[in-house]
Amino acid sequence: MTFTEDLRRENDDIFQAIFNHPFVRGLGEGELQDDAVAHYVKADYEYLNTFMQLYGTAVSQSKKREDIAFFQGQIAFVLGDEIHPHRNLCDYIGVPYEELKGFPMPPTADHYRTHMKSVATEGLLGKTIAAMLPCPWTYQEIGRELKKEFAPETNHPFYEWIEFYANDSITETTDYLLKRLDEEAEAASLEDRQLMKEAFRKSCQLEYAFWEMSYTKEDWPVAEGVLK
Ligand SMILES: Cc1ncc(CO)c(N)n1
Repeated sequence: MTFTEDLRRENDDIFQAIFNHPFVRGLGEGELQDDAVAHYVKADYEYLNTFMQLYGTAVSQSKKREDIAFFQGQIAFVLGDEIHPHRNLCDYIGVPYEELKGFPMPPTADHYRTHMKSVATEGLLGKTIAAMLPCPWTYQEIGRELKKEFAPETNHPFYEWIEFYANDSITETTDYLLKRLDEEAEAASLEDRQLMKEAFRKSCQLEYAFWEMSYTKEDWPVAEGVLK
């Protein structure tokens, strides 16, 4: 069994919990509360900015051109393509995308950002990838699960969102990161492999928590204006 096959098996509890989360179910069923969707898009716009910064960090930790090319391509992918699922959600709630940008991250999103950045500062590409991987991997599986269960037609309110994450481009992202993490884990010390596992699981936990944050419209105790 490869390192990432192990990871997937050891974290299946969280993957299953994500598939069953009411926000994710709502995407499949085509019905979500508008303010929960707005909360998600506000936080996710900022989250994806952090994610692009992490690709930049990954470039700085890369020794091979193939990796550098991949990571810079992923920045372009987030900038140019991953706006489509957000636009789908904006259309659903009838709010222009522009109005949902620039808000402070709620506590869970902020925690997720800090976790990924702190792992990345350790300087080892394998750890950086381990912390980043749950992002594309869980969404790819969510997309596939929802497509299989709900078989959405083009008139489904979240058709574009589901298609985006069920389709090949996100699979290419995930597959490359899986391959590279397996290689880096193979070459790493036992201790670093353990730290990669911990970084990966915490990101999985925070993926679940991100859905929960959106569903419950989690905010700072004394509001900083996320909901305003
Ligand atoms: C929080 C989060 N995880 C994963 C993805 C998929 O890129 C996303 N857009 N947001």
